[in-house]
Amino acid sequence: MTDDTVFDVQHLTVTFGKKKNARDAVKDISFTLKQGEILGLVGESGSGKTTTTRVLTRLLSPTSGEVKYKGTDVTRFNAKQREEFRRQVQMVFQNPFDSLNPRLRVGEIIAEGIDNFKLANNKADREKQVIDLLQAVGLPKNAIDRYPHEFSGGQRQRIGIARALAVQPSILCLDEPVSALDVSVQAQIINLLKSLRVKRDLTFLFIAHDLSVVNYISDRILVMFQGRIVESGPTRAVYQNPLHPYTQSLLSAVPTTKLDSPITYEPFQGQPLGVQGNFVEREPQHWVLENDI
Ligand SMILES: Nc1ncnc2c1ncn2[C@@H]1O[C@H](COP(=O)(O)OP(=O)(O)OP(=O)(O)O)[C@@H](O)[C@H]1O
Repeated sequence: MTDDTVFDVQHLTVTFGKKKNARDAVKDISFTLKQGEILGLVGESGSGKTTTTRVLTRLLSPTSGEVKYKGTDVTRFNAKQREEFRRQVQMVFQNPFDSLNPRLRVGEIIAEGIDNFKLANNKADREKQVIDLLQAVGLPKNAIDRYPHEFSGGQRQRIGIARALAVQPSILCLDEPVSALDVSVQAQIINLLKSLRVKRDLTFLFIAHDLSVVNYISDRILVMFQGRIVESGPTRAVYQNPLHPYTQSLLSAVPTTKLDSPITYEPFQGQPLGVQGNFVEREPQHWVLENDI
């Protein structure tokens, strides 16, 4: 592990259910997330993306394997490390309609984290921080006194992003952050995230079932299928030369238009043909089916 590794995941397995009903949602996956990178985690529904993220964010314990954050096992944090981790690693959720408290004004929603971590010196500083955050995500100052239902889906996702940024995190785990949005709005949010990453020196774990979104934003891609990582590598390599049949089938559902113009696509449905067997490492960054070598 090098110094710029923030997450180091080794042989992570997560099993739900007991005995006869036991089912591995995540099976023996290993990967790292480096400081400053955008790592795209892609796969169809049920492939284990959210479960992986829940372990990384300490919402779920591993059944076996290990997740280290900056060198320390996340299940062995002391109280101070837990608190600091809670601030540094923030989630942005898929559904901006469900994830914002409808009874709170936007200013209060954003300020919750500032209050929890005592990040404001006084009331005026707290308000200034909220206004700066609204501006950073492209919302007007007067949004502070309004309620979530007064905003569109894209604007609500901007509020969700501002709320995550309020605690000055270093890592955002974005779980399908644009999947619930109209395609015309997706590009705006992706572009906002890309610029925030640079301006605020952030690291992203970006989850999506859609390879076109991941292709547009990620430096590196992990492809998950049935709980395993079946392929990984730099975005361009995976996108231009997918080695695994599952990745190829995901790519066949990807639009050819760029995200800065309106996109339409047919999502991948069903099981890709020929995807079974053991997965083995072929190159440092690529896993393919054993019988494909
Ligand atoms: N708490 C749970 N109890 C039992 N099974 C679960 C639980 N959470 C997830 N699973 C199962 O684990 C598998 C992986 O689910 P997970 O949500 O991680 O996949 P995903 O790739 O994120 O899919 P989605 O995009 O639909 O969220 C699925 O079969 C799911 O039904």
